[in-house]
Amino acid sequence: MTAAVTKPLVVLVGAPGSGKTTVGETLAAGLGVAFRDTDGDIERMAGKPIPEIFVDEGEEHFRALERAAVAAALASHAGVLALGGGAVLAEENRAALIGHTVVHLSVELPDAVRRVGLGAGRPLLAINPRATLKHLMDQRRPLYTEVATATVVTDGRTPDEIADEIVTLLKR
Ligand SMILES: Nc1ncnc2c1ncn2[C@@H]1O[C@H](COP(=O)(O)OP(=O)(O)OP(=O)(O)O)[C@@H](O)[C@H]1O
Ligand SMILES: O=C(O)C1=C[C@@H](O)[C@@H](O)[C@H](O)C1
Ligand SMILES: [Mg+2]
Repeated sequence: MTAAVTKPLVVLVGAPGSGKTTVGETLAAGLGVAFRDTDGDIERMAGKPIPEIFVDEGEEHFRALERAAVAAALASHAGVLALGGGAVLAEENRAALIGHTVVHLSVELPDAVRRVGLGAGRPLLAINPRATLKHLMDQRRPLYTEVATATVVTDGRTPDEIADEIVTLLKR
């Protein structure tokens, strides 16, 4: 007998401000399933908020916690899973996403900048959020595309509209 495989119904990836957490919560509530966010898992694992992990231990340490959080969540969460904006940087995480339903929430710079504001709570955007976000998005766009099984445009749309489109995609 083979063991039952637990995997997320859908994994959300995208740039900071693409709405992974916001849309993920809306989508999970609509589907009546649990929502999980690897950023939240990392904070629980570390016992402190993400900006403090960056200050106290640095980004490398944060990325190691993130790889562990992604692997654990992919293996154990059956609902909607949001990954951190930089999770796709690790080859290990991109490989782990193969075989999963992965939706890339795409966002262009103007909406992303409006949504993240001055970057509060996002250590990588603490200085010059607009330029930093542009650089991150240019670097990561091919990686989001690589792991995604579908892309949903979020610019100028509400979280409800985006969640509805994902529900439609999942029924296919
Ligand atoms: N479609 C949308 N329209 C307008 N505002 C949005 C939309 N999606 C998210 N927001 C707002 O943008 C901000 C960032 O959203 P959210 O935290 O969900 O992004 P994220 O992709 O999870 O970012 P991060 O990678 O930093 O975790 C929040 O204030 C949220 O309310
Ligand atoms: O874009 C990034 O690299 C990050 C995004 C957030 O979700 C957090 O995972 C953290 O602030 C790093
Ligand atoms: Mg988030």
